[in-house]
Amino acid sequence: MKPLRLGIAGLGTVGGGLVRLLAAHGDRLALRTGRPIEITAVSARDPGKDRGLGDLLAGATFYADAVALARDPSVDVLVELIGGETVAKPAVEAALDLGKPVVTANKALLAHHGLDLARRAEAAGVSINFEAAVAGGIPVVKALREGLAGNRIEGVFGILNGTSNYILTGMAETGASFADALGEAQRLGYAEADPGFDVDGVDAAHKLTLLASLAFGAAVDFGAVHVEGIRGVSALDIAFARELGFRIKLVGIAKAADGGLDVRVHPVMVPAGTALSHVDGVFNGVVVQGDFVDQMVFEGRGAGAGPTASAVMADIVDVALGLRLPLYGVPVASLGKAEVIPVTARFGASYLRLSVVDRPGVIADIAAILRDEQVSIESLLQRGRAPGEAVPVVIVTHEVREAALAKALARIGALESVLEPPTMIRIEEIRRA
Ligand SMILES: NC(=O)C1=CN([C@@H]2O[C@H](COP(=O)(O)OP(=O)(O)OC[C@H]3O[C@@H](n4cnc5c(N)ncnc54)[C@H](O)[C@@H]3O)[C@@H](O)[C@H]2O)C=CC1
Ligand SMILES: N[C@@H](CC=O)C(=O)O
Ligand code: NA
Repeated sequence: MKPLRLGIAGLGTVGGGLVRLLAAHGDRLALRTGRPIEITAVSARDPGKDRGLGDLLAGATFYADAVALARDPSVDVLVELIGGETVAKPAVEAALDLGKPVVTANKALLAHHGLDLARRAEAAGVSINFEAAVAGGIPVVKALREGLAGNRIEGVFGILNGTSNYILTGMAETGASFADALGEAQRLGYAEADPGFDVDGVDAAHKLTLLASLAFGAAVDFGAVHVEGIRGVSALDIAFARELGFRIKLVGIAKAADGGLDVRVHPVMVPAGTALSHVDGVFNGVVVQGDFVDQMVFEGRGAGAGPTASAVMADIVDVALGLRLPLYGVPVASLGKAEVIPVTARFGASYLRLSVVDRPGVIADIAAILRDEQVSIESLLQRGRAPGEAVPVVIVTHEVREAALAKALARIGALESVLEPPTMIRIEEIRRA
């Protein structure tokens, strides 16, 4: 049987992992697909670099230009593992325009250009597979595109960034500093080339955009997604969260709401003991709520060479088997409309932490503002005593419209007795609809 000939663009963490995986399991995979899978060409920035791959790429043609790699007639499928847009986009387009399927781990590219690339793929009659782009090794794209196809999806909730989860877990469990935990995540190959994408929530939002588009059969506009990262989460908040029975996680939420879609990424106080609260370290967790299947929970490593290569290979196997599915599960012409509602429309409880001067009357001023803006308090916690100095005050609100809370926080932040901008972390119970 004719081999499936891969052209791999990018030989970093994921590309290197893929080469090793194929070397380890090539024979098994050939039995599964009925045809050998071979690497015929590769593209990387530095041809001479020692990647610890021995002679695994000895027979492959080297290209300095990924577009030329995509166009090589001895390449049947482009495996794009470079990242970003500058080189990856023209290479993917070149492959699609020549009728070659593409496998990619590049969520940034798809979150911004997925619709256009889906159109090109459809026109060429080939697929773009992207299992590795969302939640690393967890087969969640496959779950939404195939396994859960019988359902109307009501919501998707996920810890979608391994690096930020690794940092938050390090801060909570070992008292690691943000900078040290990030450095370690980079060393382990979890972080993006620009780690700001990880810690500022952008990478999770890229992934959520793809998941939401798949789940709801509608192309979600990345620019409309509300995104906050974890830079503002302090060790103090993590300690208070634990005291109050929560864990702080960076969560992506996509659910049907008020005639639109509620799609947002931000730190969340997750009640301890619920689905995502125990997903720690580099692990990702995704909860999907379907109307017939009810709630499904997926958990696994969200980043790193091995898990990501595992997902890339699953896509390659699908190509070898001739499976051809539309990028978003349905053809572009059948995609629905997806109005993303603003986060100010959220109705929910929140955790607030204020740094206030320890003197009589301060709490009364804060309570008066909350009363004026109709924000009801569930509990209030003040620790320590430091007359005339700063003390933290923690407030848990009842469910409230976010626009009202934002107004209250702006007024509270302006009080002379409030020494820092208030911290607000949303509380979300990821429970059955
Ligand atoms: N590292 C991880 O755990 C995961 C990464 N991804 C995605 O996989 C992709 C690759 O990520 P990593 O392997 O981590 O990055 P990396 O930085 O380790 O590897 C990227 C490779 O592409 C090469 N490259 C850069 N410019 C190039 C060019 N013009 N032509 C050919 N090669 C070029 C670089 O030299 C580097 O070896 C990205 O889209 C990333 O978002 C997805 C899931 C997990
Ligand atoms: N940088 C990403 C890699 C996987 O997508 C992460 O940390 O999750
Ligand atoms: Na995946």
